[in-house]
Amino acid sequence: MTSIDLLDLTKEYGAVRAVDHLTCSIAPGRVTGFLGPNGAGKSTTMRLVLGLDRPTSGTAAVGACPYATLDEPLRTVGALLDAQAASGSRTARDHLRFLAASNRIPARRTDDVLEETGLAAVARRRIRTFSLGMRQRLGIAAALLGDPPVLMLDEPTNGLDPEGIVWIRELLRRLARQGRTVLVSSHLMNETAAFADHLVVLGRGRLLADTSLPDFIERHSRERVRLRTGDPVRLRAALLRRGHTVAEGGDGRWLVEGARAQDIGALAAQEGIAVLELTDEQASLEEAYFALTANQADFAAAPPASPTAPREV
Ligand SMILES: Nc1ncnc2c1ncn2[C@@H]1O[C@H](COP(=O)(O)OP(=O)(O)OP(=O)(O)O)[C@@H](O)[C@H]1O
Repeated sequence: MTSIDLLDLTKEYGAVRAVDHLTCSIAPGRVTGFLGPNGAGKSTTMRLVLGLDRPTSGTAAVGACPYATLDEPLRTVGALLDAQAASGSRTARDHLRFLAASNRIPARRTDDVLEETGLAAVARRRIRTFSLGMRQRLGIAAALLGDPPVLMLDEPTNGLDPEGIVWIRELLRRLARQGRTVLVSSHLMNETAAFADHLVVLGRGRLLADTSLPDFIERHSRERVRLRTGDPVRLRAALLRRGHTVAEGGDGRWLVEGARAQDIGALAAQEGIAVLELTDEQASLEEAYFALTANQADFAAAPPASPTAPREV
């Protein structure tokens, strides 16, 4: 089993500390979502793991070895950093064959990964004719070429159509089930919630969270109850009397912040008020992420007003 181990990893570019004393382990057998605002240090961390940049201090290792000491690196780590990097004048097949030959990977793997990534039909087309989504698939094909135990993918869903997004979600989960270490950066929270088991979150180069997805959501969100009642006037008055904050949740439903369904249910029963619907509402990964990273973005615009944001009543 091969993990990625970062120990006190630091990278400075002049006055900018892109990665700041980062210590964590990316474990095998699960998909780890790598999150953080723009400029948080995700790509730099991946580059340091791949030996494309040298750390200012600390270490990055794959299976206890620095990347630079790996004999056949593509057989240990498959990475997608920049899908635009492949040479446009080659065909997809030639590009992969060249990579295979230079890493002593059997040529037949080329056809396997072309098939796996849905590119078999366009394998003889020049890469410069490829759309962004096709280039992403080709980058993923290259990452899979050496059948590596570790995969690191920077924004792999970039440019993929809805079918491609479902495909990559299933691919990532399958790779993790096979016992591989899968690290995936993304800015798409719904997507990350759909494929990640675990999260590592950076803010200004520092580790903000290293925890399972359900744990992360629970830890960084408040309890909230969604309800619908046949007697809104009396229930609202009863809730306000007990100090609850009540907000409209749309569709005639209300949200009660900082409360649990069992307590609100008991209160309604005491007051003899009919409740038509009552649920503990799970926060989304996006809400939990914004709660954690609110002050961590160097380049943040004002957060957009959510169409579903509750309005106090
Ligand atoms: N080669 C470089 N020279 C100078 N500064 C750099 C270099 N590479 C990255 N940085 C700086 O390091 C910081 C971290 O950048 P990085 O690209 O790692 O962040 P990121 O989390 O991947 O961001 P994004 O989500 O926007 O891709 C940023 O402030 C960036 O400007």
